[in-house]
This record gives sequence, C-alpha cells and structure tokens, in this order.
Amino acid sequence: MVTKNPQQPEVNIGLVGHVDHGKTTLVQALSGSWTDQHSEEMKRGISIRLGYADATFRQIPGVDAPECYTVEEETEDGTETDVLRTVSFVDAPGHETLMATMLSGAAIMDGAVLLVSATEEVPQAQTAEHLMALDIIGIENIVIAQNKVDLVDRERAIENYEQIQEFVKGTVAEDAPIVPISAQQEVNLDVLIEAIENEIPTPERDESEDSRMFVARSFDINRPGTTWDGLMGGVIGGSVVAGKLEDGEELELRPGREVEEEGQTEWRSITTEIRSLQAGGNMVDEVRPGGLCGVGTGLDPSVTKGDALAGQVAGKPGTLPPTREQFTMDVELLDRVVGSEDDSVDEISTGEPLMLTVGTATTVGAVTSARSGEAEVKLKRPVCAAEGAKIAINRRVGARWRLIGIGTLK
Ligand SMILES: Nc1nc2c(ncn2[C@@H]2O[C@H](COP(=O)(O)OP(=O)(O)OP(=O)(O)O)[C@@H](O)[C@H]2O)c(=O)[nH]1
Repeated sequence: MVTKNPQQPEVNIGLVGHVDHGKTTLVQALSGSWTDQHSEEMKRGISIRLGYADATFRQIPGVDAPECYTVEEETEDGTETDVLRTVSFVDAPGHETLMATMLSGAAIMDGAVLLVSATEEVPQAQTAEHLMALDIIGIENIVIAQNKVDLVDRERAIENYEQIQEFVKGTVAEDAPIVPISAQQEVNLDVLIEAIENEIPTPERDESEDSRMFVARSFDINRPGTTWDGLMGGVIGGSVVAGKLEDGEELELRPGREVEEEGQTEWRSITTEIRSLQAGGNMVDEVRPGGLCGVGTGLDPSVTKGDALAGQVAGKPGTLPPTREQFTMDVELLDRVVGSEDDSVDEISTGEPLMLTVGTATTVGAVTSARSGEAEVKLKRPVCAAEGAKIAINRRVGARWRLIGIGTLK
C-alpha cells in the first residue's frame, strides 16, 4: 500500500455516487494517505467536507496490462517500478443534504469515478444527481465502478450491470467503461486503475496563465495535526486550478472580507504573501494544478480561522476576476428534479431564494428579476467569478435544496 506520496499529484479525480456505495472504502484501498480531518469524518460515517487522498499508480516492468497496474509500494528488495502518475482523489459526500459540498468539489475535478453498488437498484437518488452535476459542470471523463460485487451472485451482478448501462444511456457517461470491483476485498482494482489511466488523462496545463487557487478550507496555524515549520500566519487549503503559485509571491484573495466604515459595509480583497507551501505532504517551492495544497500566509490567524475564507479565489494581485454581489446569468433548467419521478422544474420566479455554487463558493441569492432563460440574483455573500463561469442552481424543494439547473455568468 502506498503510504506517503513524495510527488505532487498531477490530476484530481472525483469519487462520486450515492451514500454508502463505497467511495471512502475505495479511496482507502487506492491510497494510504489521509488528512486527519478525514479520519474524523470516517468515524462519523459520512464525509462532511471533501476528503482528499493521493495515490501513485506504478507500472511493474515486464508484466502486461492489466496486471501491470498496481498501487503496491516498491518491494523491500528494491524491485524497480515506474511511476505512471500520481493522482489525487477527491471524495465527495454522497449524503443528499451535502450536495453543495459535492458541487464545490466538482469545480476542481478533472474527471470522475462514479461508484454504483451492485447490491441496490440503479439509479439511487444521488447516483442520478451526481451524474447530472458532472454533466452540467462539464466533466466528461468518467469511469463507472460497479462496487460490492462480492456481495451478489453472478446473475445479480449481470442484471445490475445492465441496469447501469440502461441508466447512463443518453448521458455524459454513455461511453464510460463499467468496471465491476470490490473495494473492500480489493478485487479488480488493477482493471479500474487501467480504465482511469485510459479515460481520465491529465489535462494540458499552461504555467504562464494567471494563477488561480480555489480555496476549500482555511484554518489557524494552531490546528492540531498541522506542522508548519516556523510559520506564524493563517493557512488556506485548496486546489490550484491554473498557473502556479510560488513561495514568496504576493497573493490576493477575493471577495476578501467585509469591512465596516462609517456605517457602510463593503467587501474588500485581502492581500498577503505566500510564506510557505505544502503539497503531497511535503513543503515545496511551487504548486501547480493537481491535488490539494496548503498555503501558509502572512495573514492574522483570526482571519483564516474556522474556514472563514472557504469559497474564495486566490491569485496574483490585480489578476483576479471581479467580486460580484449580484449578477445576471443565462439559465438552463433541467427537465425534472433529479432523483424524483414526477417533479417537473418550474420556471425561476422573481423573489425566490436560490442556492448557487460557483467554483468552491456556495451562497444563497434572491432572484431580483427572472425572464425565460435568464435570471438576475442578489447574493447574501458575494463571489469572485469570471464571465462565463458555470453556476449550479439549487431550489428549495420540501426540506432540502435540489439541483434544478445550470447558469452561465453573463
Ligand atoms: N462487502 C463489501 N462492502 C463494501 C464494499 N465497499 C464498501 N463496503 C462497505 O459499505 C459501507 C459503506 O462504504 P463507504 O466507503 O463508507 O461508503 P461511502 O460511499 O464513502 O459513503 P459516504 O462517504 O458517506 O457517502 C461500509 O460498511 C463498507 O465497509 C465492497 O466492495 N464490498
């Protein structure tokens, strides 16, 4: 088993699917390194926040596919293995009330593994909802893992396999390979890795692009379990999605924070410097897209405490998209509310509250004007987003927020 990964991952692969279908078990089987945060969550049974784990896929010389793919560490006698690549798994919660967390995870996924349990009818509610989310956010490189095949007989496994084929017809996952596995018994994981290698390539990255980091977490340096040699400031965690961050550089965060002056409140971006960088479990000089990174800043820890900066965007000062307290978006509604049989989606109406996910930010907005195919919203908390950004639109249906469509920022 891979325990500590010395390399920065080059690609983020989302693990999505219905609750209890085995995402956490699979990611554990594929890697050994977990954040402290995650083990806490596992104890509680659900992943409240996104979990990350890195795995290194190695190729053993002289062995043909699919056996050549393995997540074993080099043997003690030093048998040589070639690293295929290092990937980071983003474990998105399957619990229905945590859809917003799944959606903010989707903002940093380069591809996804959709987990489906062979022991249940297909599709379960979040299987359908997560697949729809991948579709609208534009994640096209997908592998389907048919998990828990150790719990069913051959006949049931085939029947379930056919249900999956039927379910993905006409969706973004129509041509995705379906790999039967047992995450718990570690059966067929080599074939799954091979499918991931074939279907989810590392996207081309342009290092000269303006740097962008989506902030998913922020904390104070005194958080137990974090070791930041000599660092005094607050820490932000998340993913670089474009360009690269370098130690010592200046960094701007938007929307920043709300300041009050003479009775008026206003959002002002925050500027700081990068004092240390962590990726793949190591201190590094620079971070490129792929995996989760931690950035030690010069900020007062009270500013970063308790995920206060989660959902913000960081980059070189002066290059970030604008902060928006309101915006107009083109709206494309789904035909029906995902996961329910008969709820058709009504047009968006003026005055109604919507929950919007833009990048890793989730905010509630009130619709100030709605026309067919377009809506104008005023946000409770502003977001930093560029024109053309994709927005996941959720409406309150009964007791929870349901995904009803996709917006494009105008
Ligand atoms: N028999 C068997 N059990 C499995 C397999 N994969 C997962 N399980 C079990 O299924 C249960 C749920 O697995 P998890 O990995 O926690 O599911 P999850 O998808 O991560 O759930 P959330 O993170 O809460 O969305 C656990 O009890 C696992 O031990 C498998 O391949 N075979």
